[in-house]
Amino acid sequence: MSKSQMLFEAAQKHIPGGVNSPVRAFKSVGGTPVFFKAAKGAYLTDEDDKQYIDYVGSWGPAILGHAHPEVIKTVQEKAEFGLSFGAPTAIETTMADKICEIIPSIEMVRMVSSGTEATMTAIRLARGYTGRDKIVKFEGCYHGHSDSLLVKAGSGALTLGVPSSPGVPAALASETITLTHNDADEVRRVFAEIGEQVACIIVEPVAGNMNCIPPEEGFLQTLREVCDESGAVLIFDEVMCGFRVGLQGAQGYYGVQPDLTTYGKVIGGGMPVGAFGGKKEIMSHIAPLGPVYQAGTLSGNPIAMAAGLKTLELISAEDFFETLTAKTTKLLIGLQQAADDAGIPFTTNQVGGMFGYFFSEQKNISRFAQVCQGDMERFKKFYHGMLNEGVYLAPSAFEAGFVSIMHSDTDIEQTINAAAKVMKTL
Ligand SMILES: N[C@H](C=O)CCC(=O)O
Repeated sequence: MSKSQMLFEAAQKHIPGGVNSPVRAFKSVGGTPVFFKAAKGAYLTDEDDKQYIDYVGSWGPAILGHAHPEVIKTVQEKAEFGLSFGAPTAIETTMADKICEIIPSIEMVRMVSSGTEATMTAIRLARGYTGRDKIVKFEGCYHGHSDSLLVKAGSGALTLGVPSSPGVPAALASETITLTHNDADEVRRVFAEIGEQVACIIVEPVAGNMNCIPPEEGFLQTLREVCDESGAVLIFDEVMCGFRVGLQGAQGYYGVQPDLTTYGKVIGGGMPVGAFGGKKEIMSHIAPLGPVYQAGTLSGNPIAMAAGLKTLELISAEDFFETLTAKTTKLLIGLQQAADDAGIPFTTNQVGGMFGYFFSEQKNISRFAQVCQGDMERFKKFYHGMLNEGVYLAPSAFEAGFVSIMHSDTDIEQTINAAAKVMKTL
């Protein structure tokens, strides 16, 4: 029995399902989740001392690779001064200034402790600001696990087959209108009918919770237009793609400015962090400036701010995103070649350092329905084959993959060689 098997058995006694977040449980790929004890650069080491090339990167934050020496040093130094104050600290202002300097659409920003908190509060703020209750989201997009947003959601909810969770009051769910992602015509039709009742549209501008799905040409622009016409607030959930597909995230990449943006992952440098920010006119409605309430004991935690600021500094280096994008492209060209050589129907998506792969006859996958049509049995076999070869990928066909700046050419070539071997067994 491996140590992971023993640890998983032990974990199930007091932790529901043995995990503290469902997508970790390997439910859709089967088998035992790997328990890790260390991470450095592009690698993970499991409890049995096996090393893996990692393309999960803690679900995105590890853009600099794991345990980057400068981030670790900053965290250690900051920790000497105390872990939490529950009172204002200078570094929170430094972080707010930094975000506003990098992201033109953000005039004010509030730090929280997770992406879920950020999106949940952005929704409340949009409702408070507009005085409207209905919200629009898209099937397959995941915006954390707050009640209003767990309706036809992606990520672990979809992986486990419960995209609309029990426990969400029907009355609340009925205020969430779920539309087809990337269908601009449907958005226009719905807004022509009820646009004036809608508080906000929330969208992952690059959807990373139903694999990796970029916006179709004009989709984000349509969202901007219908929000301008109806007075609804446009929220970009950039928890995953923010500071990942480019320094200015998806809004910089596609040139569409939202009213509010939510963040997490990269801005915490691996620590638990979230943020929401945007137009001053809207953000002024947040307490204590305005009446819309939001709070958090650990919000703006100094250690998390230090890790995040150091990460933002390092990813702001010239050519950082060009290099990250080139590494990701090299990986995907290699995977495609490996599949083609083995005669396996396969295609990939990429936006900057974020990627997806599909066992599918179709190309240019841009719709949720197409993702669901992928060959899930092949995905599972490929997943376990790669795991066996020492490559750690997301254990779900509904999650994006992430490359870090520490993935070397050798790591990527090793990954492609592993894929070539595994593809032949499918
Ligand atoms: N897609 C999720 C996060 O972005 C996966 C991580 C989790 O739910 O534990």
